[in-house]
Amino acid sequence: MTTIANPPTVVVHPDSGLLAHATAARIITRLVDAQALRGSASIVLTGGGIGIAVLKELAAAPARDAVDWQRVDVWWGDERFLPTGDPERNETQARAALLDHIALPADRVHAMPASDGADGPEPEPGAARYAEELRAAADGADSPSFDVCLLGVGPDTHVASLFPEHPALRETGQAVVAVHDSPKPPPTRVSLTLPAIRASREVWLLASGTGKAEAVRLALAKEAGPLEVPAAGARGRSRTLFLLDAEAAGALPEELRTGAGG
Ligand SMILES: O=C(O)[C@H](O)[C@@H](O)[C@H](O)[C@H](O)COP(=O)(O)O
Repeated sequence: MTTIANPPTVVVHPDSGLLAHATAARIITRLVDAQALRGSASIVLTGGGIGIAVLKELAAAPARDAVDWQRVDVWWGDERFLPTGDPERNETQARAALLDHIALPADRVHAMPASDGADGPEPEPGAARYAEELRAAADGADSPSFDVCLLGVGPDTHVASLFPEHPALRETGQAVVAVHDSPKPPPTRVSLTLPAIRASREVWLLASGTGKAEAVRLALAKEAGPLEVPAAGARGRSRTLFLLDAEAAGALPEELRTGAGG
C-alpha cells in the first residue's frame, strides 16, 4: 500500500451549487497544469449526484477549452454493470453532462464494461480487461498515476463501488474488481480497487448535503480503517482534497472546517 505523504486538505464551499462550480474550475486548472508539465492529463470520473453536477458545470465553464481535450484520458472509478447506454450507467450520465460537449478523441475515453458488451454478461472478464487497459497506460505499473481521481462519498462512507466490509475492499492484487451484491443499486458493478485509487497523484473526495456529514467526519477521523470506512483509505500520492459544501462539513470539528488547525 502506498504510504500517505500528506494529510487531506478540507475545502468547504457554502452550498452544493458553488461546490460544483468551484470543483469544475479546479479540474480545469489541474488538467491545464498537468498538460503544461507532462503534455497530457488523466482524470477518473465518478458517478453520483455531485459527481455528475461537477461535469455539467465543467461543460458550461467559460475556461473549459483552456484544457486541450485532445490530450486528456478519461477513466472511471466505478460503473454500474448495465447495458450500454443505460441511463443509470455512470458513463451514460458523464457523456450527457460533459463528454458529448468536448472534442475528446474516442480512444481516450476508457469506459468500463457493460453487461451487453464484448466481455460477456458477467463483470469479471470486463474487470480483468479494464485492469489490462490500465496496466497498458501505466508504464509498467498496475495503474496510471491519474492526475486527478474524483470520488463521490456515500452516506455509508463508500467510494467508487467499494462498500464497508465488502470483499472488494480486500482486493489488493488487482487494480479493478467485479462487485456483486452492492448495497447501493444496481447490485452488480465494476470498481477500481483502493490500490488503483491510491496510485493517483491527487484524490478529490466530493460530498454535498447533511446526509454525508457523518460519512465525511468518519473519513477524516482516523477512528477506523478503510475496511470499515472506505473513504478513509482513498488518498492520493501527493494530495488528497475533501471538497465539501457546508452541510456535508457540518459534523467536522471547527479546526477542520475552517483550516484553523493548519
Ligand atoms: O456509481 C456510483 O453510485 C458512484 O460512483 C458512487 O460511488 C457515488 O459517487 C456515491 O454513492 C455518492 O453518490 P451521491 O453523490 O449521489 O450521493
